[in-house]
Amino acid sequence: MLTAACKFRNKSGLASTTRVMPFFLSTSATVTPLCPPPSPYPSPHFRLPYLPRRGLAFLAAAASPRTLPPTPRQAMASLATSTAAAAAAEVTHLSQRDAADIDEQLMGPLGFSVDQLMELAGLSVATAVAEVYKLSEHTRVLIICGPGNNGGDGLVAARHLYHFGYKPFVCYPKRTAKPLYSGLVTQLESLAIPFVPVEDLPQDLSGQYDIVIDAMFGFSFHGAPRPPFDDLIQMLVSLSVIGDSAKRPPIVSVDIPSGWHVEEGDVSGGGIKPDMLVSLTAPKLCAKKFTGPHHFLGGRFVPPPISSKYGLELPPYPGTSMCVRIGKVPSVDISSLRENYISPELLETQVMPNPFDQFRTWFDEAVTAGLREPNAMALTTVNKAGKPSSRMVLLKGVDKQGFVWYTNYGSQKAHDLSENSNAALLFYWNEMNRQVRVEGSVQKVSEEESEKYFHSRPRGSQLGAIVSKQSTVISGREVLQQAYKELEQKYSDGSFIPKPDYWGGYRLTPNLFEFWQGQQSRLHDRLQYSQRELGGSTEWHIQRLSP
Ligand SMILES: NC(=O)C1=CN([C@@H]2O[C@H](COP(=O)(O)OP(=O)(O)OC[C@H]3O[C@@H](n4cnc5c(N)ncnc54)[C@H](OP(=O)(O)O)[C@@H]3O)[C@@H](O)[C@H]2O)[C@@H](O)CC1
Ligand SMILES: Cc1cc2nc3c(=O)[nH]c(=O)nc-3n(C[C@H](O)[C@H](O)[C@H](O)COP(=O)(O)O)c2cc1C
Ligand SMILES: Cc1ncc(COP(=O)(O)O)c(C=O)c1O
Ligand SMILES: [K+]
Repeated sequence: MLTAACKFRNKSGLASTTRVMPFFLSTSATVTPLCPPPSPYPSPHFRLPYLPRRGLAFLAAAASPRTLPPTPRQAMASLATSTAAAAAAEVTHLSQRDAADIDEQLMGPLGFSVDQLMELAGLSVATAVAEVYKLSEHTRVLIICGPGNNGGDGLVAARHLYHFGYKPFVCYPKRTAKPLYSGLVTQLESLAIPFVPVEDLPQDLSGQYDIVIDAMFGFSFHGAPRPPFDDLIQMLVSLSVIGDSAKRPPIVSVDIPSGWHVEEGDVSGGGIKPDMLVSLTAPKLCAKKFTGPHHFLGGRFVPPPISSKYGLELPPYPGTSMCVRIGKVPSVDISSLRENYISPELLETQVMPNPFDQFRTWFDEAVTAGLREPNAMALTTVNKAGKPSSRMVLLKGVDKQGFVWYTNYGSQKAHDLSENSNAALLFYWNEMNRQVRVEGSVQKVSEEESEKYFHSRPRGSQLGAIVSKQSTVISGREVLQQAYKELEQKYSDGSFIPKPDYWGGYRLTPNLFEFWQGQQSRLHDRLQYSQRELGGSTEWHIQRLSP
């Protein structure tokens, strides 16, 4: 399997992505339903008192980013989750003294070495940079390294950025003789990463670099910057006064914007104004004054003794990520969100003559690619007045007879289908640049088929189906929880849970399929299968549609 995914970012900062598909060898405030469905429910079981807490705890646990597997998509999802969490909870900010103390604790009684922490810090910086500044638009990275550990973080970040595909340049004017630092320099030299003397840097950095990383000073900075760092800091200050951030390289500060007071921040107001700050271990007090769009936390190594001793409130890291966004989320220019799809061609000569076989092939590929819920599909129904409505359902079976899903026979979709059996299904497999449209007519599956499926579901879902009068208005979540709890007790002996007659399956029998494969410049492949009568029998006929 080839799963290259190369992300692109546009000027406004967030989106444009080229996706190379993985491929294989082959509302309104009141929620009164617009069409109240006829009620098929027996009335008795829904008048129960209040039970608020339990379900909420369960939800919080389920939402924990730690539980999410580390696919890129899930990492994105969990990033969003932890961003929200981080914004909601107050993150601890450290004083200069506590930061230095923690340093000592980690490298003393807690058994870490400086090399280890520096490696993790530098990796965090590199991953945070790569998350925000995509390779396609930001290739050349200047890393300005100071004499201490902050500079060491910069050297490590330079190495990781190189391996991520960036082109790093390092300015390291005050080298430290210690083996740790000379080793880091040797490693960079072995990658042919250029070391740029201060005097060779252009006065205006914007023409030569796409990102500038400030790894001059961290939490041990004090006083006023001494040469040559005073000039280097001024260079970054001049860069940040170029108002249009699209016309200059963004500045990323490691742990502290260099020259800022570690606790008070940019006291004079004339200091560096970084676009991004990557705080390490925990943000220092000065980070409260950071107003740039991207604040990340890195240094995923804080052990519980440190957290408890210093009362650290830190956000959870998503999935396997080395960094987590904290602070406010920048607002997105929605119009700039855009993907460029790169996929193998989808040709008439390659697809299967029967659309069910073609569907099965693509479906199996989506499963093999590890997509989350490839069986999730949008179902569109239309009522007798011609009003359409869509929602997601889960495909629970497909064969030449059709596409099956299960739901509540009293729901809005059921009501629509009782008036108009025509419906459409839509699958979108984002990571594969693929979409499948299926249209046809819908019938209920047999009671026997529904019974069989119902009893294959987890008992909790069986009870959930009984409890939910789907698509009707309820006064609060507690209504569901109380009803559920009662049923749980009723069936606590493990006895058979009868399927309610208001729950069962539908099968859509297709008369049209369309297989869509995203391509560059919006010149997508679209192959439509429609039915034709030929010599008394029905055959599938393939036509290419313009994208
Ligand atoms: N858990 C952790 O703690 C982790 C910490 N990590 C990283 O370590 C950073 C702290 O590193 P650090 O202690 O080496 O100090 P740092 O800020 O790099 O600079 C000290 C150097 O700067 C010099 N200097 C000072 N003021 C100056 C001035 N005005 N003008 C000129 N020079 C000045 C000073 O010289 P001195 O004044 O002592 O002569 C010394 O040489 C921290 O922010 C984080 O990035 C991560 O690697 C891993 C986890
Ligand atoms: C990924 C996903 C899968 C879903 N699967 C089902 C399903 O299989 N059956 C179902 O009744 N509702 C399912 N739902 C909930 C429906 O989207 C919808 O909220 C519900 O069926 C009520 O729709 P209606 O009021 O239009 O009938 C799913 C929702 C999501 C997001
Ligand atoms: C209301 C509802 N019913 C049924 C289903 C399908 O669930 P299952 O896979 O347990 O049949 C879902 C899935 O999300 C759902 O939300
Ligand atoms: K710094």
